Amino acid sequence: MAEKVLKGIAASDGIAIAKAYMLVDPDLSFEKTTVANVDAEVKRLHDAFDASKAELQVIKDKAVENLGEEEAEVFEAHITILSDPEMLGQIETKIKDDKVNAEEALKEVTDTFISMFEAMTDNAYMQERAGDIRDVTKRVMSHLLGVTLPSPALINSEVVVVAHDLTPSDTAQLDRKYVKGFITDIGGRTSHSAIMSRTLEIPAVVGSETATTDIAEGDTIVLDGINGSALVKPSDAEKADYQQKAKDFVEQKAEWAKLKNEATVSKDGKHFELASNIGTPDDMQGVLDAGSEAIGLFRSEFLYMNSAELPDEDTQFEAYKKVVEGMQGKPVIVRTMDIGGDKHLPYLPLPDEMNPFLGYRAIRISLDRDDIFRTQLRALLRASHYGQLRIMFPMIATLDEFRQAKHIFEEEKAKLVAAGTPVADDIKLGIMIEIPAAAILADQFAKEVDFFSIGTNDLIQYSFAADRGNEHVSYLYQPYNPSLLRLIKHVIDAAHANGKFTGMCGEVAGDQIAVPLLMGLGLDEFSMSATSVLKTRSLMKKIDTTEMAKLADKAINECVTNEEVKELVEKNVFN
Ligand SMILES: C=C(OP(=O)(O)O)C(=O)O
Ligand SMILES: [Mg+2]
Repeated sequence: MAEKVLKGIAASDGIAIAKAYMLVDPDLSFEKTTVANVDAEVKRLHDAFDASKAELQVIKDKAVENLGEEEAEVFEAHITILSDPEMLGQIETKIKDDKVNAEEALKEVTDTFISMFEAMTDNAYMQERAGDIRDVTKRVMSHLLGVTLPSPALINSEVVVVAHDLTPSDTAQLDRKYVKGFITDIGGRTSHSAIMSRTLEIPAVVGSETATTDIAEGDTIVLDGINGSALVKPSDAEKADYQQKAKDFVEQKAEWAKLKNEATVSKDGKHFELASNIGTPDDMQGVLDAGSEAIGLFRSEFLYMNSAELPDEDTQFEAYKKVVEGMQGKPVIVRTMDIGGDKHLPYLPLPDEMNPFLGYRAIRISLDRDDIFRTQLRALLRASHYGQLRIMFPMIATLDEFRQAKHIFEEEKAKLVAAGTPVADDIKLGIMIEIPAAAILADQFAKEVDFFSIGTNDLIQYSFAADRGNEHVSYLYQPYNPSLLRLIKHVIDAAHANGKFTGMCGEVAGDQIAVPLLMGLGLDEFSMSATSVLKTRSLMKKIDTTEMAKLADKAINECVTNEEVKELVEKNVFN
């Protein structure tokens, strides 16, 4: 029997068996002491600086090799800080004048630098430097205290990463060659690191609550991303059992792969558009490998997040063009920047907010900072010439917001056309339905927009008032609850009554229990992680839409709970 079994939220399919790599900061606390031998203390400081620099150089080289020059830039910045004689000199002086230990002198001096830079609230560059100094201080402190700081870029054998939380940028730095899976204490199925794990095809369990306390460095872990559990130090029999399950999973995937070039048609001959979600042009290969019929959501904010500064028009144009061209005439829906909530840009400091998910986010930022918005729209307009581009706006709550966004779009389009720049004339403009106010008013929106795309990750969060990243309220992630199904039906019907189409790009679009119901409700387009496309095509081919329309009607009008709907589908579709 395994020493421990952890339960969490299944975030990304697949099974991983490997040693644990603790991506957890060690205890860096220390006592302030008076030192008698000042020279020895200064030497200790210099040694810690030298060791940190040497370590960063290794990390940087490795990061260049595995992740690319751009991802490695941050380590170069850290080396530069450590090479600055000003900071080192001040710490040295403090040791000599105050006769304090190197740890205390380091802390006092770097705290001063950090507060000074952080106070420059109108200078994003300096604010970012404050973060760098904090990171560098941690590293030097770890050397003074003789403890090891985790360096994920240095991982060079197969591991399961164990962390309290992973930010989207932490996740982006994981090297798929070695990171076979990850498990976190916090997070939900639709938090952005979970979404990224699916794109990267890394099995993941989130929201386990105790992974970082129950697992130790080097423990063997069996991670089951299909059911959301992890075995710590499994027995040989358990390991063998999971090796078999992993093999079955690979075989199942090979079976689905045969459907790559088939059309997505239900048993009774109805076609549905089966699309993929992407974060960057690098995700295109997965989209093509899965035989996706469209890109239903390009989360363009990842272009901004993977950049050290606001990406300029040409950089964005190249990225959009690559994706649009790569799809060879198939539709590509690019969502304009959705920053805020759990997604941040170091160079665009956002106000401190009590409720970031209810705050300054997405279209709200774009309409406020129309300089950023116009640059993005121009890049998109220019890319529209190379394929079938559609644009949608995130977090629309009111018609007025859509009208303002559309007006800015029309202005930029007119300018480009006047300048003789080729621009497609049939760009569809849609909105994400992720705020209940917009869902309820869908009949009015449908007269003005070209399409809807339902973002269930946020629509569920806002309908149930339950933070999508908070594992303590994850029971309120109720994708089959009749209240949500009624909202979805209302949106689809409103679109159809006005000759428009409705897609879905939230995680529910690839949920195997929800898919049959959504087919019954007449959803036109399903967009999901590329890794779910073939599995969903396989399911859709077995479904009769007339039967499903009746089942959806029953779910909406006769069932009252999430569980009842789930059982109804299991009994009628999967028995
Ligand atoms: C697709 C969605 O957008 P995101 O997950 O990026 O917020 C959603 O909210 O469902
Ligand atoms: Mg959303």
